[in-house]
Amino acid sequence: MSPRLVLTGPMGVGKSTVGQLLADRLGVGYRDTDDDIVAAEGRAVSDIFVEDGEPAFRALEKEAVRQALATHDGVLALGGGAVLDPDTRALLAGERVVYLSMDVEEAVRRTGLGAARPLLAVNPRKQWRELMEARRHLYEETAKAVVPTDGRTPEEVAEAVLDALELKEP
Ligand SMILES: Nc1ncnc2c1ncn2[C@@H]1O[C@H](COP(=O)(O)OP(=O)(O)OP(=O)(O)O)[C@@H](O)[C@H]1O
Ligand SMILES: O=C(O)C1=C[C@@H](O)[C@@H](O)[C@H](O)C1
Ligand SMILES: [Mg+2]
Repeated sequence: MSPRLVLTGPMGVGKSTVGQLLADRLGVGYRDTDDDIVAAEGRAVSDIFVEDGEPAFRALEKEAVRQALATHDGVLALGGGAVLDPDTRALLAGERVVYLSMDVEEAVRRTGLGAARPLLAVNPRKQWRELMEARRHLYEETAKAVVPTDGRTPEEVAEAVLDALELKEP
């Protein structure tokens, strides 16, 4: 079993919003590895970061992604940092992965200053730029298609994803 498509990209780019729309349009289920981790742990992502540290979260995430790729046949959204893991990147090589991208101003608008996103809690513009410098090439190398989301509605982004992968609705 393999997902119909996999969405990657930074925090707040719209993976959950667009992923749900795509799942509805394709008539399949939607799954999100952050949600899988929260459900299994019974704690928020931010609590796992604070209580156990980022490496512990990354270990949970690696396993959650492996499981989801093996058991989910709908639309799958990955946590923003999932592509940091080399084994996860190797698994993604066989998947229809779409990287949803945006610029920094759009990122600040969409994520705000919320403590729910621990990696952006302090000085979000600077944090976001640094994260993207470290990760942009990983998003790009794992993706079959890159879909910019700036200035597009979630519906327009979903349409662009279907076009990029040449997926047809049922
Ligand atoms: N194309 C869009 N245009 C404007 N706002 C959007 C768009 N897509 C998503 N949003 C808004 O941006 C915010 C973040 O979206 P969403 O939660 O879907 O992102 P995400 O990539 O799943 O984030 P996370 O990595 O934290 O799970 C939400 O408030 C959502 O309504
Ligand atoms: O970009 C990241 O490293 C993260 C993104 C979110 O989806 C969560 O997985 C968590 O907040 C870490
Ligand atoms: Mg999400």
